[in-house]
Amino acid sequence: MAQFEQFGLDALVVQALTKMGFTEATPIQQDTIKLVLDGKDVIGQAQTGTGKTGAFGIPLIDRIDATNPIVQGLVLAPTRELASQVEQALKQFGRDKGVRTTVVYGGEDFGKQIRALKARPHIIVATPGRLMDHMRRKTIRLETVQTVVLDEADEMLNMGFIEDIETILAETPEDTRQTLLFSATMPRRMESLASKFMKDPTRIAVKAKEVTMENIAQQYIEVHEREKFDVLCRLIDLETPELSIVFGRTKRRVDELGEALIKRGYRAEGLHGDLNQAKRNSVLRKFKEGLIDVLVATDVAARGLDISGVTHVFNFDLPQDPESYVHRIGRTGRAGRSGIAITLSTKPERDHVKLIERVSKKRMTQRPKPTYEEALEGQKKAALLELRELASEGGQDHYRVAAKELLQETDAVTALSAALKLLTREPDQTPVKLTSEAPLRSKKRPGGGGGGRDGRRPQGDRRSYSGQKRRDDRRSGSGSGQKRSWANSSSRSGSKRPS
Ligand SMILES: Nc1ncnc2c1ncn2[C@@H]1O[C@H](COP(=O)(O)OP(=O)(O)OP(=O)(O)O)[C@@H](O)[C@H]1O
Ligand SMILES: [Mg+2]
Repeated sequence: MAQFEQFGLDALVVQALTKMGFTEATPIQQDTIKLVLDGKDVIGQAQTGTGKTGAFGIPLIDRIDATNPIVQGLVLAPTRELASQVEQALKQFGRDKGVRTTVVYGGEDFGKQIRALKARPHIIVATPGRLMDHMRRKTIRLETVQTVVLDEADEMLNMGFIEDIETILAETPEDTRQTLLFSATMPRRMESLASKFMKDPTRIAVKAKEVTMENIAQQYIEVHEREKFDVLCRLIDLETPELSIVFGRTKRRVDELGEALIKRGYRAEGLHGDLNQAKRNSVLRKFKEGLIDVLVATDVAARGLDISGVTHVFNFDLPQDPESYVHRIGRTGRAGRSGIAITLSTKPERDHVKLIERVSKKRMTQRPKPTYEEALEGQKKAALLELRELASEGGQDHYRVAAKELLQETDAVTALSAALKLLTREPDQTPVKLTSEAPLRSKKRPGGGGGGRDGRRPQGDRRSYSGQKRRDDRRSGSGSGQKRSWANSSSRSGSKRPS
């Protein structure tokens, strides 16, 4: 890894990075910073969680003339949450240099955004739909933009934003514009976008074999549809994640799963595009703060979100296509940490699992369904760990007399066993009913590597993933204004659920 100084970055940018704990560039940053500083067009592909935001964001900030109060940079992202997160990152990179950034996305008051735009930001981060609205209202003009970044470029194409993006790019200076495309997945269809809008782009790509991260353990369990929920609960009990994300196929599924988990005593909430803005903001904030520890979400949360402390990703339903799988599991195992991704699949979906493995060039390890006993064992272990930690910390003065009295009545092992039983959250078996989902239809995709749009087409009435609906999901929902945590993940052990 290289030090940031060696790129010839502005000292104030290096200073801001140091404050953020960024001392060395990650490999993708090492590969792209110089190119972007030199004004080159770049297509950057690197695995999830490896610092692509910095790879485009750091040189973008460096190139901004902070003394000139015009819009110089534009970053497009597919979801509101991601737009907001990217803007927060850019704000931090540019803080000491005095670079102003703002974010615009749908579902939020225009007035507020217009006021923010009046502060003359140097960089605008946006979701395509709302940016178009601002362009129509002439509250945003793009003729001074030097650099355009498409973060999660392939996803914006999947969502049907291509025409919007063409319109947006047409409003920026064609001759002088620098265009940057970033994503962990670069399906072949990206080429047409690249050849149409980029000037002799430099491609930085990962080897096909390394699309998913080594530090994410990938497992799958074959289940019947009707057992999925019990299996999920047992997995959570057994694995005791710090934070986890459960991906469901549809909004209804996410709603039902969230409610069912709460019924069983988990601190869970759902996130999808039909929730109003305020609700989505609060769900995500609570998850980041550890007030809830299971986030149940549609693919709206699959891309880009960087939440420290996510140790587990559960694919309750299989993703519609392999790219989505890569991004979903990438919500864990970020910035060098390790993570576990567990996928539930039904027998009719076997081909789908194979397809995912073929594209990600990585086999998932099959594991058996966890038993009640294993789930109980997991919870017991967690309770024991807490007890041990507490014992070593001291501070039980108020309890010592009572403990001594107890030991006169009963032997130590019995007393401690009772305390452990009290502390252990025994697996909850409250009956719950989920509407069943049809399995993904098996389909073969020639060649494997591409990830075509067709891969997304839903079957039956699972409309929420079809072109228009999917796009609506992203558009009507996301967005959050809170600061993401750049610090090392804070420990969230301790009480996991309300007792
Ligand atoms: N040079 C660095 N030093 C330390 N931490 C870093 C560095 N670069 C990035 N990070 C941290 O790594 C994490 C992941 O970064 P980022 O969100 O940019 O990943 P990404 O490659 O965009 O992933 P995804 O494909 O999921 O969008 C963030 O928490 C970020 O703060
Ligand atoms: Mg990213």
